[in-house]
This record gives sequence, C-alpha cells and structure tokens, in this order.
Amino acid sequence: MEKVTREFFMLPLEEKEKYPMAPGGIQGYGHAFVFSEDQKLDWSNMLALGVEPAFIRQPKLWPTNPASFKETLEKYSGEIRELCRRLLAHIAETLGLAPGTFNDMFGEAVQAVRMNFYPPCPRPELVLGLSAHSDGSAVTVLQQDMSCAGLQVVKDGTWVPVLPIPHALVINLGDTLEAISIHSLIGFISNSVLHTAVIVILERMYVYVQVLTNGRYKSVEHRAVTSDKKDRLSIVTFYAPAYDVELGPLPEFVTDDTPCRYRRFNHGEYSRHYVTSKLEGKKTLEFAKINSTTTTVTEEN
Ligand SMILES: O=C(O)CCC(=O)C(=O)O
Ligand SMILES: [Fe+2]
Repeated sequence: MEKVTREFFMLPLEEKEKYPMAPGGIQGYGHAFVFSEDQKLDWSNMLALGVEPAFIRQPKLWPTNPASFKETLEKYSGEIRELCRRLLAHIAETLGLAPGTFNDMFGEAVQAVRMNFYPPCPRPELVLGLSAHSDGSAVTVLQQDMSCAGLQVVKDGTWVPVLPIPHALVINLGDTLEAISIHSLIGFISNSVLHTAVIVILERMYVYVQVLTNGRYKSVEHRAVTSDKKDRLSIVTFYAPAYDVELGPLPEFVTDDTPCRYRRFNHGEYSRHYVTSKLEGKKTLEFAKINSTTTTVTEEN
C-alpha cells in the first residue's frame, strides 16, 4: 500500500489533479478543512477516499495511475476492516461487554482512508503538517512510513512523538492499559494476513468510544509536524458506525457518580459537523456534549 501511495504522490501535479477534492469536499486529492482564503494551510497533500459501504465510493476519484492502486487499496482495506472489527470486539471485552456489542451496534460500518503526504518543509517551526485534532471515527488505524517521525499525541498536557516502528500499525486503545489483554490483541493480529504487524498501543480511544463509554475512554488529540529534511507518508483508515445508527452513552456507563455527558446522535450528523469544522483540537466533540458550555476542556481532555 505504501509503495503505490508513494508512487501516486510522486506523479506530476497535473496527473494528481485529475482526482480533485471539491471545495468543501472530503474525497479526492487536495486540501481538506479549508474554510477561508486567509487560513494558514497545513503543509500536506492528501488523497482521501470513501471505501465502505459501496455507496460512499466516488470511483472517479480513485487513481488509475499507478495501475495497481485500486486493487491494492481494496485488498488493504479488506484486511484493515477485519482488524477494526476484531479490535472493537476486544475493546468491548475490556469494558466487560459482550465481544459483539460494538460490531452489532455499528451496522454496516463506514470506512474511509486518508493518505497524507508531507513534503520536506524549509521552515518546520512555522507550520504544522496536520493541525491538532481528534478523529471522528470509532477506531483509526494509522500506518506511517519509516522515513521520518511526525505523529505526536497529547500526553499529560504535552506533545509526545509516536516514533515509527518497522511494520507497525498505530492504534489507540483505552486508558486502563492494565485491563487490556495486549497479548491476545497481538495474538489475533498474527493470525491475520497482516502477520508482520506490531501494534503500537496508545492510551486513548476515538470519539465514539468516548461517547459510548460516557467518557470512560477518551479520544486522543494528535497532530503531525513537518521536517526540513525528509518527506513523510501516512495512510490512515477511519472506521465508524453506519451513518444512520443512533448512538449515545451505554446505560452501563451512566451512574449517579457519572451522569450522562453526551447526547444521542448518528454518524451521518456527526460526520457532516466534522467535515464542516476547522481542525481545532477536540473542539468537534462539543457537538456531542450535554451542557457543552459548562463543561471545561480539562474535564474532557
Ligand atoms: O500523519 C499522521 O501521522 C497523522 C494523520 C492523522 O492524524 C489523520 O489523517 O487524521
Ligand atoms: Fe487524525
């Protein structure tokens, strides 16, 4: 996947522009999250594609050059989909829920891929590769090439780099690492075709798990920085519930001590809100909060 993606980004601009991201759009080649002429742009180019269910695909935006791109992405995405389902089953178990809880609830899950290419930047102190944000997915699987570090996550209020490890995928997991059977997670990965994968387990989860667990697991704020020496590629799969499935905190996580903090909404609504908002830390999650004006940032981070 890395090879064909890199080949795509190395094509002349005219060739890549055959798959343009429409202004305000989220699929195709270009810059997403641009809302004004004077906005400082992130130092990256992206190719973003909806993959599943089939109706979200925009086939005209799938590159035909390199020739093996489509087939490679299909195969890769099939493997990653299975990985996400298994991860959700294990995450449910870490919460004392039946393994199928999230997968059953999510219906025909929405899967999209974003390939980010960050060219070398002469003044890396002046611009980010990708502004700070949390992802609007349930699980995100991130593959970064070995050429250069760039991904950073917020941990205890500071930015910490997530260094690339050969053949590793980055997946965010829950706060209470002790409670999670890391070995069983690695075990199931090694049974899959992605058998060379090592999992880098971070501390936190993405938006839906934060909402479903009523804040017990939290989404992680992250960003990408640029380098003046090398380019960098990341391939990021977002896995989320079907658009029309309404979700809210599970009753198991709402108690007298932890009153309900999020309202019910569906991924269609959330996704529209997400793509029409600037990347600004965890601000998009305000959408889901009950009494968001009175809830402090510290509480939510
Ligand atoms: O390039 C990276 O490591 C971060 C990419 C990312 O966070 C995203 O595409 O949402
Ligand atoms: Fe992200």
